Amino acid sequence: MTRAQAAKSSDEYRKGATTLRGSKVPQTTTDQQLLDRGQDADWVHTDPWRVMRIQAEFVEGFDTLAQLGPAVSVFGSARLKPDSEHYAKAVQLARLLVEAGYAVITGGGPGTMEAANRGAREAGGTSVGLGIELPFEAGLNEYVDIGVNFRYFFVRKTMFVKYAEGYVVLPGGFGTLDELFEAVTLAQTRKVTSFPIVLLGGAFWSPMMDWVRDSLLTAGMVNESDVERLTVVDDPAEAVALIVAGDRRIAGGDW
Ligand SMILES: C/C(=C\CNc1ncnc2c1ncn2[C@@H]1O[C@H](COP(=O)(O)O)[C@@H](O)[C@H]1O)CO
Repeated sequence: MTRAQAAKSSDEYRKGATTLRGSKVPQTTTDQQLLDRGQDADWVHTDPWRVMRIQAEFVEGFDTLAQLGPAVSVFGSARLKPDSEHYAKAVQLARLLVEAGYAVITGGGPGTMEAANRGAREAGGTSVGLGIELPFEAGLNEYVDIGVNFRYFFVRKTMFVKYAEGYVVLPGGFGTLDELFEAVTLAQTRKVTSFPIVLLGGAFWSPMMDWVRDSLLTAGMVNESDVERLTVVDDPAEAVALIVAGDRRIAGGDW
């Protein structure tokens, strides 16, 4: 078909601010393309599409948590059983946090997360679980009242920091250490306004703090002020008092 024939046979087509005529008139509309079933679905595994999913996760997280109010993120081992002393402390800690006016945010999983969500629920507070998609995932624990499930660890971690007034970290493994040291690094590099980070469980955390002082501080790899960001306590009430005091200091511009 010649250009002249095309111009004759096709109507003018407007695509936003653009006018197309003749052979430039598309044979399908954008809506038609959207509604057509694609030939293959490989594109769902491409990075540009992943970026959309990542964006969607941020939107879900921000939408769900924006009106949460004051909250504290609680971390600790996913493997603790209800008969563990740390489980009991996490329940008690969450109860006290609720009584002090905080919502409790956890990773939404088993162990310490379940304990903290349980304490928050039992105290009549807001119990939040930010779950993560894992191959061996058990789903959100039964004590979560507001739950969001994430595919991407880094999106989920943003929520823990953004919506918390402080962190309380109970004994745990690699996951817990990762969450702890990410928070300290964010504070150290001033990527986040400094907030209280309390380590609950002296017998577990003191040897790590000794190593931090004896190795990292002695070698000049961290400063005294970096080490001072971490406070070790044994009593959940003390942990809550430190969070409240830190909150007041931040509110007063003294941090
Ligand atoms: C391994 C087990 C369960 C895995 N389920 C988890 N669900 C949610 N969040 C988790 C899970 N495992 C780790 N996390 C995150 O890391 C921290 C605990 O890790 P640790 O290595 O056990 O210390 C925790 O704060 C979560 O945010 C048990 O069946």
